[in-house]
Amino acid sequence: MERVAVVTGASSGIGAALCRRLLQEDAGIRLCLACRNMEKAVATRARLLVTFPNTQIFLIQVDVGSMESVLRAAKEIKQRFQRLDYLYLNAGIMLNPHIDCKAFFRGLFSRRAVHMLTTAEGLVTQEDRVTADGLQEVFQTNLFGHFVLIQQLEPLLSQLENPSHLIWTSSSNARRSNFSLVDFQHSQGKESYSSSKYATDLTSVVLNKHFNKQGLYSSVVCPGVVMTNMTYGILPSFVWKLLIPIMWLIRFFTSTYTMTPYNGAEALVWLFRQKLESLDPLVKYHSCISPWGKNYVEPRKMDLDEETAEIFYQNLLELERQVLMRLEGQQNIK
Ligand SMILES: NC(=O)C1=CN([C@@H]2O[C@H](COP(=O)(O)OP(=O)(O)OC[C@H]3O[C@@H](n4cnc5c(N)ncnc54)[C@H](OP(=O)(O)O)[C@@H]3O)[C@@H](O)[C@H]2O)C=CC1
Ligand SMILES: CC(C)=CCC[C@@H](C)[C@H]1CC[C@H]2C3=C(CC[C@]12C)[C@@]1(C)CCC(=O)C[C@@H]1CC3
Repeated sequence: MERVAVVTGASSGIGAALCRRLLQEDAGIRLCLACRNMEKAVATRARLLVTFPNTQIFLIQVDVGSMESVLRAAKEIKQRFQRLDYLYLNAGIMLNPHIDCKAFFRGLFSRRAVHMLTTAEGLVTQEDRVTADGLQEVFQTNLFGHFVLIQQLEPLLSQLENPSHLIWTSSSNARRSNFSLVDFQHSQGKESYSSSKYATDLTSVVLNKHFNKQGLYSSVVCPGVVMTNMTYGILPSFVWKLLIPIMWLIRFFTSTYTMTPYNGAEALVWLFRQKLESLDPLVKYHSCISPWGKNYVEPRKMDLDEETAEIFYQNLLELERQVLMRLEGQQNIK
């Protein structure tokens, strides 16, 4: 039977490279690119079709930062497919990033230099904003929109005879200290990206707890440090021109400077090949690369506890209920 895979944020970077690699793995796969910008989606599909002319590539328009769009996309996916084998929750943003130069130079000459250069801990701060749904944009895009999508697609995902795999693109920047159950949307802090990725890790753990028995499994991946639109947005282009050669050198000292979207997608593709029962719900699968350019995957235990994950899950369900009710109310007025 042909496998079905949906990839959010498939129009560029790691998502687009993942699509190409999934087609290399299994040319018979039914691939669905779930993208915000349809012009970019059409162009990405056209590029894939040049290499894989006989494949089925579907397009779905979705803005995971808009509740209405997520609900519409979920409806369309349910009309198009009877089941989903893989749902890659990859779309993500980092809004208005700033590098803290003082922290950078202090960190560079400390024992934590490698840690800083691989996780960006304390290095990148951001300014978030509120969406039309009244939520913090980074939280809604990176986590909550995807969470609602999963809930809406449950009939396609929770089929015991046909297990499904959720695969989240998390980050090495996910940090427990930047997440709080009291302010899980991170409206008060300056590291909304880190908080949203930690929230992703918690969500994956708790989804496994609740849904494994119904045939739904969830995993988290860290693609490493990859040069994409998101990373290029952190610094001006002339600074990147200076930094990129240094980063290729750093690759000899750390396995997580994967640099290209192809390499960054390694763990996402590796999970596509694995037996679901063999996976550990408490680890993050890291895309790594050897100094000689060989890709491999390293599982690393996550810094979280299942109790926090459960409380957070209940908060997400409550928020979903409230947002859906508000949306219904608005639609009745129209
Ligand atoms: N690059 C890196 O070093 C790392 C990246 N990641 C994660 O990898 C994932 C992919 O990012 P990356 O490839 O680097 O960056 P890109 O900016 O290249 O890709 C991000 C993708 O997400 C899409 N997207 C953004 N916002 C929305 C939205 N509201 N609705 C639907 N799609 C949206 C973008 O679409 P559009 O083209 O319309 O903007 C784009 O296709 C992200 O989750 C990111 O956090 C994790 C660790 C490291
Ligand atoms: C000397 C040198 C190589 C400087 C680069 C400094 C920074 C621009 C990078 C150091 C750590 C990097 C990093 C990311 C972006 C670029 C750095 C801040 C991410 C935040 C990109 C998105 C993620 O999800 C995690 C990355 C962690 C590391």
